[in-house]
Amino acid sequence: MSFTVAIDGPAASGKGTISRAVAARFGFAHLDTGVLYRAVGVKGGDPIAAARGLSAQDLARDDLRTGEAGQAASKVAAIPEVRAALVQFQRDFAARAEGAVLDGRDIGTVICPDAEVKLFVTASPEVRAHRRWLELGGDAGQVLADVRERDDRDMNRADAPLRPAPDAIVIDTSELDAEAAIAAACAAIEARLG
Ligand SMILES: Nc1ncnc2c1ncn2[C@@H]1O[C@H](COP(=O)(O)OP(=O)(O)OP(=O)(O)O)[C@@H](O)[C@H]1O
Ligand SMILES: Nc1ccn([C@@H]2O[C@H](COP(=O)(O)O)[C@@H](O)[C@H]2O)c(=O)n1
Repeated sequence: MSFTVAIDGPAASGKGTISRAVAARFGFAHLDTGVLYRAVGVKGGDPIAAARGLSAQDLARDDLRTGEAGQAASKVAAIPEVRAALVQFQRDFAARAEGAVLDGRDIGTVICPDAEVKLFVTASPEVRAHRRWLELGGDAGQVLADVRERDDRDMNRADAPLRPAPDAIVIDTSELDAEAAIAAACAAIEARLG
């Protein structure tokens, strides 16, 4: 029997940090679903064909974590056929026997609506932009503008917009360090595991 943890939230809210810690703590497999959209975004050409033909090599590129890749990802992620091409891979991953944690934008709402635990990890745009600036550097004002632009695109697209599932537990990390955010997530999972 599988056990799925769905973790959604906006860019740099701390989803990946929490997901990796949860995977290590409970022995779950982890899928960062943003990588799928980043790989489609940087591949170029027809994004629908890119999504349908995504390979392990595409997912292993070393240029997927850049700001440009994030922006490209959020543009192709608004195309319904791109999203549709990636659904089955994510659902197959979620069904892994050892349990799975998937992080993204639509995991609790579209990909795994029956997930045993759903978390929505958020933080203010200013806090998230500061974290991204610490990671990538560059002009701090531009990093904040990029965060806001990506939020706007992800929240307002017609297909699978970013929003908390009605039964998601919201973790606002604006004033939580990573350790406290991980502890809150683990407590929610432990409560469900019983
Ligand atoms: N609670 C926290 N307090 C301070 N820094 C944090 C916290 N959580 C994560 N970070 C740091 O913020 C940055 C972004 O975190 P992370 O990659 O986990 O976010 P994310 O939501 O997965 O981002 P993305 O959606 O863009 O992949 C990382 O450098 C991480 O170390
Ligand atoms: N389930 C998902 C995951 C990601 N996206 C889009 O990809 C962009 C990059 O995601 P990161 O988590 O790596 O920052 C993101 O801005 C979304 O547009 C998505 O739509 N659904």
